[in-house]
Amino acid sequence: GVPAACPKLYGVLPRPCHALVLLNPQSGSGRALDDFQAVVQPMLAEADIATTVFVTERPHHAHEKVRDEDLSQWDTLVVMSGDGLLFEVVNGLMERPDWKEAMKKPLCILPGGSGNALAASINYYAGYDHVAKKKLLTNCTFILCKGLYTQMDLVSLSTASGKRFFSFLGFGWGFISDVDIDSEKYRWLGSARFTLGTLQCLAKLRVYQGPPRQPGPLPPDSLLVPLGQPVPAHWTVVPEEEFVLVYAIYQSHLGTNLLMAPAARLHDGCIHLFYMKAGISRVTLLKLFLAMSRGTHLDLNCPHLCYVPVRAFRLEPRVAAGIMTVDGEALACEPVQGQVHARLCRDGRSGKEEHDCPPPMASLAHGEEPCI
Ligand SMILES: Nc1ncnc2c1ncn2[C@@H]1O[C@H](COP(=O)(O)OP(=O)(O)OP(=O)(O)O)[C@@H](O)[C@H]1O
Repeated sequence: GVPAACPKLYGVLPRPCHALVLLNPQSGSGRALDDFQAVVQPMLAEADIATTVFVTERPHHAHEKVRDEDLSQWDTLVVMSGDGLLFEVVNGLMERPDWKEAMKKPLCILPGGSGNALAASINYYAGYDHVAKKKLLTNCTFILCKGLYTQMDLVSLSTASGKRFFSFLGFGWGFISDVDIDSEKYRWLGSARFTLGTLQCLAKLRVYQGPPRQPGPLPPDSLLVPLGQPVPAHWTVVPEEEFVLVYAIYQSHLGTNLLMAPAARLHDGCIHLFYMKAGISRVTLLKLFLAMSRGTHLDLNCPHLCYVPVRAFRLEPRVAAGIMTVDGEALACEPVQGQVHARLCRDGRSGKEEHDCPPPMASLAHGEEPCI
């Protein structure tokens, strides 16, 4: 049942429940459909959750499906894939004229990809032990069976060329994004691809130049000015220097084995901004990444690694070099800014009450209506 201490934090799926499952058969090591049939379906059947499976045939297929779908027939949208397919689903829903209503539909992620950062984060928020692969899938399916769902922050990202994205996981530039994208060719390795990719990128460490960002507390609306204008005077500006990486993450995990922001929660109203200045040795960088598997990298007090929780940020690369990523998907390198659209802002609950409550016990999260 719903925890008595804070009943308003959770919604509950009806029973019987009808779920539309969007499944990418190519994600991760290509076993998503088999795993769904063998592991997920029997558990959902016992929980009285009926499923209709939509197998994606190409990129953008899920985006179009949820953009045009009559959502009233579904109690929840379940995404069985990596984070990339959920990114399509969130942005497809945001393209609908009725996006305010559409974004109230509970969303669920079941790990079928190679990164599975949101699934790993939800497993962590729920208080489960760190697990991967089939065990992570079983935990996330179990959370869906319980049927509790809660809200999630989204970050609105805009680029200098006029693109706009709604992001649930993170924005990155430099080292980590290189690993994410350069290692695509190793997707058959599953999550090991990130380990291999990290080692490869370490071998040819690149340095990026640019000035980023700012922190809060900031007013709940109009945090951003157009990218052509200077940031407001009260923003903190990190002077132009060379960066190895910039990563703005809003969930705890960057990958199944990367606990980058241990303090992050689904709706903490925060962007957890990390940046790493150039001059760091490869050995230290490797030590930081190894520590990140346990979430202890900040304890190393590395002077090159900076961490600031913020509500908005801007990144202005001096030259268009390197890969940028949004929720693991590649972007051309250009000036980008973003601000969090947090449930807490609208809800009026204090952060303290929020943290006094147990962490969400549901992988079902519906984003609040972002205040655009
Ligand atoms: N049938 C398909 N064939 C090829 N690509 C697809 C198909 N369906 C979806 N895609 C695309 O594949 C991309 C990656 O998918 P997804 O995120 O599910 O897997 P992944 O890359 O293994 O996982 P992760 O994001 O965790 O690394 C999605 O952005 C989507 O556009």
